[in-house]
Amino acid sequence: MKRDIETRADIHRIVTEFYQKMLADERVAFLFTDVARIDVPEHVEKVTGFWNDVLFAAGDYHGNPMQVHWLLNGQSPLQHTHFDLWLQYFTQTIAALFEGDNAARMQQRALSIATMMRVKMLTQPLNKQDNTAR
Ligand code: HEM
Repeated sequence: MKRDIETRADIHRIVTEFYQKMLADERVAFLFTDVARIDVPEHVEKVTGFWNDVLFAAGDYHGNPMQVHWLLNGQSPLQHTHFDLWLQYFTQTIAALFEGDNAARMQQRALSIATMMRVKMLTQPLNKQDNTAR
């Protein structure tokens, strides 16, 4: 039986394997390598800190993910496929490695943040139109 997510090291393992999948898929990898030009180990640390904060209130992340993704979206518009792949790989990675309340919480938070982000990014032109119409 699988165990639950308990430590930062567990999260680090999930994030590492998740990025291996994302970076191996050219439909989404270019956003990291060509558009944002991330340093992979540094990025994995940052995202691990984010989830350590979400799951364990660790005070391990001080940033603004929504703003970071707005900037990214401005450079290269995010599409449904990108969100679908993100969720698919994230969900699969957690489920393959862990099981329990924290694993379930991580799945739920990933879905809710990704959904919120998707709605914001993909309805932006519509909102702009609405604003100019008023
Ligand atoms: C379409 C889906 C997504 C794509 C393509 C994507 C891509 C990226 C990229 C390229 C960066 C690096 C940006 C930079 O450093 O300039 C980034 C940062 C980050 N992403 Fe995402 N992302 C997606 C969804 C999400 C979701 C749903 C979450 C959280 C649940 C998330 C969490 C983060 C975090 C925490 C960072 C680091 C932010 C910081 O620098 O403080 N991402 N993402």
